[in-house]
Amino acid sequence: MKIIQVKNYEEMSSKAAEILIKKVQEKKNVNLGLATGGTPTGLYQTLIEDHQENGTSYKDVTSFNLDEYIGLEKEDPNSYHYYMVDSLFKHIDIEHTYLPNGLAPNIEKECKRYDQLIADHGGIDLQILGIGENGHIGFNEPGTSFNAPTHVVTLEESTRQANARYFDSIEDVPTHAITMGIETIMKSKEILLLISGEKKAEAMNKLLQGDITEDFPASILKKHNCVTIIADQQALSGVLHLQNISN
Ligand SMILES: O=P(O)(O)OC[C@H]1O[C@](O)(CO)[C@@H](O)[C@@H]1O
Repeated sequence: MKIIQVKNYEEMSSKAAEILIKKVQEKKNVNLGLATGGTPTGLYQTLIEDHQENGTSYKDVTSFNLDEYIGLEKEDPNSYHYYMVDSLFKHIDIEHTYLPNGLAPNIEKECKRYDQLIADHGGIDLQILGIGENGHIGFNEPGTSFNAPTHVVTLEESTRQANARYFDSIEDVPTHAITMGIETIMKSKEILLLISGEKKAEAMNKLLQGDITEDFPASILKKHNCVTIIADQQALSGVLHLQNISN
């Protein structure tokens, strides 16, 4: 894994935007994997500014999001559909965007459909990831099989607590979600993992120094041959001797 150390959240966001924009410019019809949560909002804001100032076009881009809550309407301000439209899609010229449908009548079928859709498009070229404090990627909670395709998850209490900040109350946070599986994520040709803030320092430490184990889902990324981590000083505050463990 290649690690790019940056000063803070702003630097992380602009470095990530630089990499993503280069990808969009280099490859026509590029397939991007996108994430939600607090981590990528600065990246999306930077993409919007670049689109307005430099005209980077997303007309030929197709995007696939990692996950979606089960039971929320697309128009619900807490759905990941809404988040993506509001934080990015409506501000740029992207036309082909996909997220799992958390209201599909047959959720199992929806999971299979989503993986097939990604495969039919030739797979994801660049997947953006954040990381949960417990090491989750997408909504793959600790204990998820590394071989899991897109599937339904029961959200951990700690994940619901962490995401409760977006809802009126913890009771409103859905208990289930659809997430791209670890297998789906690992099929991406390239992965860009963004890690910022002191709250993520322990996860960062475990990722770099710990074993590869299903108890810490992000640890599987060490087996991928093209992962770049952009981490800020606070996230790296618990990591010693970085140069010895960064490859
Ligand atoms: O970026 P945040 O808000 O810290 O969340 C971390 C991770 O948790 C999720 O929001 C899911 O809980 C992921 O989508 C995200 O990558």
